[in-house]
Amino acid sequence: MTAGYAPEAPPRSPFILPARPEPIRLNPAETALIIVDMQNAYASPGGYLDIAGFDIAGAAACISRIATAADAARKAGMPVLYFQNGWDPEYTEAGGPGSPNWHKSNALKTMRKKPELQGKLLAKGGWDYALVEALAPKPGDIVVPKTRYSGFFNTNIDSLLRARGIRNIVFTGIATNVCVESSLRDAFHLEYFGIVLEDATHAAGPDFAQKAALYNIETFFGWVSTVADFCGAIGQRPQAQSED
Ligand SMILES: C/C(=C/NC(N)=O)C(=O)O
Repeated sequence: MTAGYAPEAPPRSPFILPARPEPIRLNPAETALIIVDMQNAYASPGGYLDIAGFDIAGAAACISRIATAADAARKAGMPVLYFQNGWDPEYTEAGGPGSPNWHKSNALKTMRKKPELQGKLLAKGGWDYALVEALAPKPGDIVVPKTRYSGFFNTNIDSLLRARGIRNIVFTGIATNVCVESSLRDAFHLEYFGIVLEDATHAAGPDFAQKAALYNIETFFGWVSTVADFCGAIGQRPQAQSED
């Protein structure tokens, strides 16, 4: 059996999350955890990022830390939502040459270079688009499909969160510097308090991309914390390893 986090009494009242640039007070009833784009495309060998030449070595550790944070959030009664990025298999939703997405998406560029991949990368219904098995949604979780980097653009996420009284969003997922940061920035402009769990994220690009994204977030848009601090703050203590 793997190590996990055992529930103590879920906090009914606000708790203090250790974070940079300063600790942040969160009410669990007003806090959701979002898992950004944990699809084979971004986190599995042979997926889009890997094929396009990005280093995904950190993705495996990221998957298990997200699982830990999500379990802790569920046990504390916080909604867990997933973003899932991609387009219809004909790529109509991706936009044509009239869309900057057509020019900047490395998935679309990779497929133009390697036509044998057409219909495979980030195409709805395919393996690349699917969420990684280890992070399969649990009953009550919500999956929000999206077609651009920000999960707040052209989706129903804002309504879903507002209907549940959510004011604070804990972000995890890949990639820190693209879809995580884009979503957290848009959330900021919609008056949500955004926190990223840095060890439950991974960047697309060199290490400086991860550092720059976290710098931007902690300096301008939100707060940066860790999975252990999140689990500790919401009253989940590490569970002892057992052999069964
Ligand atoms: C590079 C990239 C990142 N996506 C993300 N989920 O952050 C892409 O979608 O092309």
